[in-house]
Amino acid sequence: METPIFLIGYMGSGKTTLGKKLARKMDMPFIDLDEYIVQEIGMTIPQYFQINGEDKFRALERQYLHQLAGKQAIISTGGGTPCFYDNMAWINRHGLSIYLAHSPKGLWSRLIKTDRESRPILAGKSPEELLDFITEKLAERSPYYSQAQLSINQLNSKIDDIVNEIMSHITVASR
Ligand SMILES: Nc1ncnc2c1ncn2[C@@H]1O[C@H](COP(=O)(O)OP(=O)(O)O)[C@@H](O)[C@H]1O
Ligand SMILES: O=C(O)C1=C[C@@H](OP(=O)(O)O)[C@@H](O)[C@H](O)C1
Ligand SMILES: [Mg+2]
Repeated sequence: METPIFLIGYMGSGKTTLGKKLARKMDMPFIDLDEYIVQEIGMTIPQYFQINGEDKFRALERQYLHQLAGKQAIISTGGGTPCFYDNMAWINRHGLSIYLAHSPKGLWSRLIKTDRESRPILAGKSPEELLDFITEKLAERSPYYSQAQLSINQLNSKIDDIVNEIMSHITVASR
């Protein structure tokens, strides 16, 4: 692929996990937008949210997204990246966008097992609050995610199966 491949989707949809595996299998560089921002600003995402708030984070996220133009890499975005500014249109102009779709319950069952403090938007919620929050926010964000050029419905697939499915689509798209 001559352009970046952007993985998009809600928190817990597997962008970081699948992105790393996909990049390894496709022998392409891997960039995680969140990790890139953390390296550049020298603090964690929760620290940045606490000091500067979400609006400033979104401006920063857009700025670093734009630095990825022209990179021939697998790029895992943050869950909110496509949903602010004109980021989704920008992503579609600059690369192939792939939406990792999953149900609210499926996302919840993954996120409940992770360290939620590392995702400031989810921090401090009870399990019940978390499911309601994911359901509501996913509905709000879906109009952005659904603009992706390719959607992968995950159902209960294993990580390796999803990676193979994405690869089969990418091969077709690049022909
Ligand atoms: N297909 C999958 N099946 C089971 N667990 C998964 C799958 N994809 C991701 N996970 C797990 O879900 C959690 C969130 O994954 P992550 O890649 O960080 O998501 P994102 O970057 O989209 O927020 C991690 O604990 C990861 O191991
Ligand atoms: O959905 C969001 O608004 C966010 C998702 C996070 O990335 P992941 O989707 O990789 O967790 C990270 O960018 C930040 O905590 C905000
Ligand atoms: Mg991630």
